Amino acid sequence: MKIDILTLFPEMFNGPLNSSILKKAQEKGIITINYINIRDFTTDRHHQADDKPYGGGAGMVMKVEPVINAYEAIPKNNSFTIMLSPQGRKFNQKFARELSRKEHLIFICGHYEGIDERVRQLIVDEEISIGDYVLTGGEIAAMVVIDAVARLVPGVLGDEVSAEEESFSDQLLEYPHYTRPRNFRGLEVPEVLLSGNHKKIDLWRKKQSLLNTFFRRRDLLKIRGLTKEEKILLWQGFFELAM
Ligand SMILES: c1cc(-c2cnc[nH]2)ccn1
Repeated sequence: MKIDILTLFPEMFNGPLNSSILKKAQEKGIITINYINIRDFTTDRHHQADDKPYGGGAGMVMKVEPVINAYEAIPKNNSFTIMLSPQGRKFNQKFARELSRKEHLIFICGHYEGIDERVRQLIVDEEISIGDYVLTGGEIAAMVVIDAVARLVPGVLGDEVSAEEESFSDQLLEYPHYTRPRNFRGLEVPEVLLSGNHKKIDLWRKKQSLLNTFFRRRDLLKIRGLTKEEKILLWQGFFELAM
């Protein structure tokens, strides 16, 4: 997967996208990430990337020309152009999976009060919101989307199963995880996880996921629904909690 990021602040991406899993994915050549500084495509001697809004009002608006010039300089092949904005389609795991199948993603990160509307009209395929709040710009939102999408690209995690097992796969929250020591300040690892009985362990994990989702995100259960077996498992979980 090729990712191009159009931004006025490329340095903001240094930490999150050049560490850990994403760093390894780039070293393996599974993902390439390019940072394009919009300011490099300004046309005036002051390198002006923003200007006062027509119609007056507070703040500045990102100019259309530098963004379009930067965009047109990017080699494209099956490209999909995303603008990060509070008005966008709400980002979730299902959307991340859809985007992880794209060959080439181009992210446009706005700043200031916003971006000239003609950017949207000319080059944006989809606007994405990561939540109902206003950030200082699109950069942090782009990092969230890139992190969630990149980890789903085959070969990035190296262990396809964990991408599937994570929260929101099968639309359930995760089960609790444990590792050594068996006892930490009196808190024991559940016996079933030490049993080596993988059928029992899988059943315990599914029950925990169902209970977790029921108590924390009942809305997800309402959307997803439950099979007869899952309902039985959930009721068993309630009963065990009540004991
Ligand atoms: C995506 C982008 C944004 C945002 C972009 N610029 C200011 N806020 C907020 C939420 N999700």
